[in-house]
Amino acid sequence: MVASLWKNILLVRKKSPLVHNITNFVVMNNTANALLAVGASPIMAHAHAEIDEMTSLCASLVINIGTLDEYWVEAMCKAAKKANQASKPFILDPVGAGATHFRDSTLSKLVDLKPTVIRANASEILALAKFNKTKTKGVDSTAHSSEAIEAAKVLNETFGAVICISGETDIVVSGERQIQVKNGSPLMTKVTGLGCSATAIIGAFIAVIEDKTEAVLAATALMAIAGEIAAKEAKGPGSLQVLLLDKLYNITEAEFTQHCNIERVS
Ligand SMILES: Nc1ncnc2c1ncn2[C@@H]1O[C@H](COP(=O)(O)OP(=O)(O)O)[C@@H](O)[C@H]1O
Ligand SMILES: Cc1ncsc1CCOP(=O)(O)O
Ligand SMILES: [Mg+2]
Repeated sequence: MVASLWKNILLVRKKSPLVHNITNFVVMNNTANALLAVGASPIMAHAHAEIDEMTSLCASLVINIGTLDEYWVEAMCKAAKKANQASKPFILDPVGAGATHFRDSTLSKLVDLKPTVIRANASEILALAKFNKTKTKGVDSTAHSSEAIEAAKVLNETFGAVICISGETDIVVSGERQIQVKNGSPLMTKVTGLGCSATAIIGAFIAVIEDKTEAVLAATALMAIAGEIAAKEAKGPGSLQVLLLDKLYNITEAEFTQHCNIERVS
């Protein structure tokens, strides 16, 4: 399995897909840099006047609701519809799901537009599946990814999307398949936008890899393993950010293989 994941990483570097991002103001720079580091090509665009052309031009679409407003929501829905028409994959990051009614009503519209993949932390997955009993904290998770597996299965069955729950263990849920990636570092939660970067990287992988579950798994493993290696050298969140970008760019097959800690649960 590790060898085929590595092949996928090389394929992204070789094909360098153009990824259309409608994402939040906090992470635009981090995610564009993360996409470049893995070998993809980012473009951030949300103007209504160019959505149709941009979605047609790009190999995949990433929608992230981190700093949404009405104009952006319209852009997101327009882009998702165009992606569906053009049979382009579309990835959803439901940042802050459950925090406000505006986020939740926007997410209802977006999930109905059939995202190919949904990647989020456990609190967001629980909120999206309406499993949460209390209000979420905001953009950070208050739950372990294992607590959101049932919610992820419901989302997968209802909307057909491959689900990736991130956290200490990243869990990919796709039909009967459940695969766990036990890499990463707790220091990664101290840098804003690493979940958003993981989502954007999934956007790059899904653009060039036919098997959707493999694509999500390879992207998720790359992010977590690069983060784990970078965190060993980092002195804190600031240096982690820089070292992670470098590791996404220069990770070798030996490093990837040595660190890869993936378990297929079903
Ligand atoms: N406690 C942890 N231990 C190891 N890796 C983690 C931990 N929490 C998050 N990560 C890693 O950080 C990245 C972002 O995940 P996460 O923090 O859950 O997303 P978000 O920023 O959307 O809340 C993922 O690659 C994940 O593997
Ligand atoms: C802090 C913040 N506020 C709105 S979007 C955002 C970034 C969230 O990024 P991530 O979920 O990747 O940590
Ligand atoms: Mg997030």
